[in-house]
Amino acid sequence: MITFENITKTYGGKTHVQALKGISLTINDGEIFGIIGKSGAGKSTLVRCINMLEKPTSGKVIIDDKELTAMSDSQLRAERKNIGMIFQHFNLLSSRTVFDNIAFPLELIGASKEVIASKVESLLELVGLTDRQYNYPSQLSGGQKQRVGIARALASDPKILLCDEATSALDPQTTQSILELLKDINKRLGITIVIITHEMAVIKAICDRVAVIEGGVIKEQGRVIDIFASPTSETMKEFVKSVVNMELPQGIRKLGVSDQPAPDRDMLVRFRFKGLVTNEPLVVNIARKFNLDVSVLYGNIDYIQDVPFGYLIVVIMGDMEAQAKAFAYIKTQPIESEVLGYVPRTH
Ligand SMILES: Nc1ncnc2c1ncn2[C@@H]1O[C@H](COP(=O)(O)OP(=O)(O)OP(=O)(O)O)[C@@H](O)[C@H]1O
Repeated sequence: MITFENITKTYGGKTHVQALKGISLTINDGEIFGIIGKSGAGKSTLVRCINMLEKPTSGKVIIDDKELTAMSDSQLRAERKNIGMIFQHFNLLSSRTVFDNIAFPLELIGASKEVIASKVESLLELVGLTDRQYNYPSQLSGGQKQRVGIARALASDPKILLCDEATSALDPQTTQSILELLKDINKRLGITIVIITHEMAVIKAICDRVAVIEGGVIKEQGRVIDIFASPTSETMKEFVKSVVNMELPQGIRKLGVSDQPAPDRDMLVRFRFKGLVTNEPLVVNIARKFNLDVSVLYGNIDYIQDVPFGYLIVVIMGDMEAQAKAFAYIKTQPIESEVLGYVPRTH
């Protein structure tokens, strides 16, 4: 478990920048935790405080009951073997082959040739680069370079893998394949993965939990599925909007939506669901129970990893009082719902 206790980081020099302003956070063993934020929010500083590439100005970083912020340099060097890191621009050694890049951290700890050969071979297999082991980084695509970065980071059998914008330099398809590889590694090796990104699509694809950071402060955190269903902070709402559109479609807005019921208006209701989709019988029930017509106007279903997630906008047509009763009934059902307004009756 990684615990941040009230971490602050102020960069000195002429320009005094307080990059982190009291961060408290817990990252559980074996989870994929995402930290999202805009440029300058403090993401890189935060992730670098995990392996002490940046030393916090105050507060504690604790990993598995060991306080890294209280360690000597030599203790830290030993502890860093448990923490691998990959970078946006890969940081490979251009004069070394793929094999030798992956072998590098093992050479540094004085591993024997035999140990290096067998370890590198299995890592090459894990990242799917066995046939590229004699190539140099300049002969590889961006995705292949990042696979080398991942293999190198895993060479010392770390318990934690830090990913600092690891897919930001890659095209969407390559990004997807690298994210799948990270997920596979997380499952197979049980490694805790911490991902820094400015892209909500990355969070949506593989993270279990997410925290959003702005101006050096965590604005909101939680399970990805919950955050997508109902973000509370403005920052998170904006990020969610970038990948899931919950806005009322223009075609519906054009109908002339009023916030007041009227005898000649029908009720617009939005159902939100996460997990099992239960709206089908509900729609039929409302129509039967209250003698109303219910018509689906718009739906949007997405998947957050394997969990269906989305919304459905229906118009409930008929007697005004029956509409109100129907909505009172809907509210007793295990699905999130809201009245969006009332539109003029067209029939
Ligand atoms: N070495 C440094 N010296 C002085 N200020 C720094 C240093 N590193 C970062 N900062 C400042 O700290 C703040 C947070 O920077 P940080 O790199 O952590 O943000 P970020 O969210 O990772 O941004 P980006 O996505 O652009 O990398 C910024 O205002 C930045 O200018």
